[in-house]
Amino acid sequence: MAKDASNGQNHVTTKPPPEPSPLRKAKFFQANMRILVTGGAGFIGSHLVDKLMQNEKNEVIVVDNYFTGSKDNLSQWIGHPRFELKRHDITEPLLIEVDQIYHLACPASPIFYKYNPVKTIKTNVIGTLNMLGLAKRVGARILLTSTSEVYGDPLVHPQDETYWGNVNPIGVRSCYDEGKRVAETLMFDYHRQHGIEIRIARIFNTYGPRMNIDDGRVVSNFIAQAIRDEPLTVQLPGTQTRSFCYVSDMVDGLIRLMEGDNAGPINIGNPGEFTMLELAETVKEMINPAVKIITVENTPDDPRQRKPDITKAKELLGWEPKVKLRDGLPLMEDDFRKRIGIPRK
Ligand SMILES: NC(=O)c1ccc[n+]([C@@H]2O[C@H](COP(=O)([O-])OP(=O)(O)OC[C@H]3O[C@@H](n4cnc5c(N)ncnc54)[C@H](O)[C@@H]3O)[C@@H](O)[C@H]2O)c1
Ligand SMILES: O=C(O)[C@H]1O[C@H](OP(=O)(O)OP(=O)(O)OC[C@H]2O[C@@H](n3ccc(=O)[nH]c3=O)[C@H](O)[C@@H]2O)[C@H](O)[C@@H](O)[C@@H]1O
Repeated sequence: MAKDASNGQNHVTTKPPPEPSPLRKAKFFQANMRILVTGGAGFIGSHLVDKLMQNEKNEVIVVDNYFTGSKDNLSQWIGHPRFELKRHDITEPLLIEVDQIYHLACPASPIFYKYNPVKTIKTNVIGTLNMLGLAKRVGARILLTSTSEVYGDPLVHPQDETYWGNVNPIGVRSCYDEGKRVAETLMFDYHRQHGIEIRIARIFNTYGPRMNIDDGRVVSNFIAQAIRDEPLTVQLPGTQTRSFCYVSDMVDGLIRLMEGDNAGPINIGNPGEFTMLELAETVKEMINPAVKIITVENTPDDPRQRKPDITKAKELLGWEPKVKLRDGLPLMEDDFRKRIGIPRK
């Protein structure tokens, strides 16, 4: 039975999971683990695919609608015999035979999830329902990439998994944060009602190579601005904080969660906390000391502070992040310089 890391209450069930097809247990059936990654053409998804493909026993299937992701992120795997890429929108049902589902599909940058909020809600609710229906039919284990945004503008600091959050249900971010909260609810309801094996990761701000250059998230904005000699745009007040996790640490945490026996939710993030002004100063110092830092208007409901309590991840997954911000930024800078076409001076 999966254990529950949420808040000491027992939300998990002893109901047995649905049986996979009889062939999966047959002695001479090919033994590969068939893994579906929704949103696998995106930033975190493509790094996860890279890691999963390193294991020769894995067959990886990506479905993506390319709203914020790109085939370029997966170009090294296209044509590989253990890899399949399918253009598919998860708000439509998907019929496929798999053993595990990493469910990442959802625009993650505030600019993109607010662009078509109704679609964002559909992706989180109908998309997650579709993936849970698939998990139920084929007896697959499913992992949802939820978010620290379920804590909203948190009144508890740092945030642990027992905190229920402080979320505006009718704001411009609600399509995403309430959407993910419903997705978590659906995961637990399918678990209790149908015995589905679930895993929920609450991801905190993650950065690294392959983020969209004009993604709009703060680390990608500052790095692109510093490379292009443009002012770094700190949104007011600049004292708001975030904690940034390098993508290889994130992928390691997600795989440990999937392979372990805890349903979660479990925070996965780097507890190193920075104000946005500190982040801008760090990027300026490391990438372009000549660049200006300016302040600009913020957007509504921007969380004022965010830092994960990762006690559960340490205890239950044996996981903690290894890459410090100052070590991760140059790796991302290299990738951005290549794609923007401006080499180091
Ligand atoms: N990066 C972060 O800091 C962060 C933090 C918390 C949670 N997350 C979660 O992790 C996941 C991946 O985030 P990311 O940063 O890689 O974002 P991303 O935007 O790079 O990737 C999301 C992928 O999902 C695809 N997608 C979106 N809607 C879809 C739909 N309806 N059908 C099929 N594909 C669809 C996009 O095209 C893209 O390839 C998301 O679920 C996000 O909510 C990310
Ligand atoms: O970790 C999470 O759970 C969430 O984090 C981010 O949301 P957010 O923290 O708002 O991300 P950014 O858009 O990168 O903003 C971070 C901070 O930087 C500030 N910012 C952003 C952009 C910019 O140019 N300048 C700037 O100061 C914002 O005001 C905000 O305070 C992600 O985009 C979500 O997908 C994710 O779920």
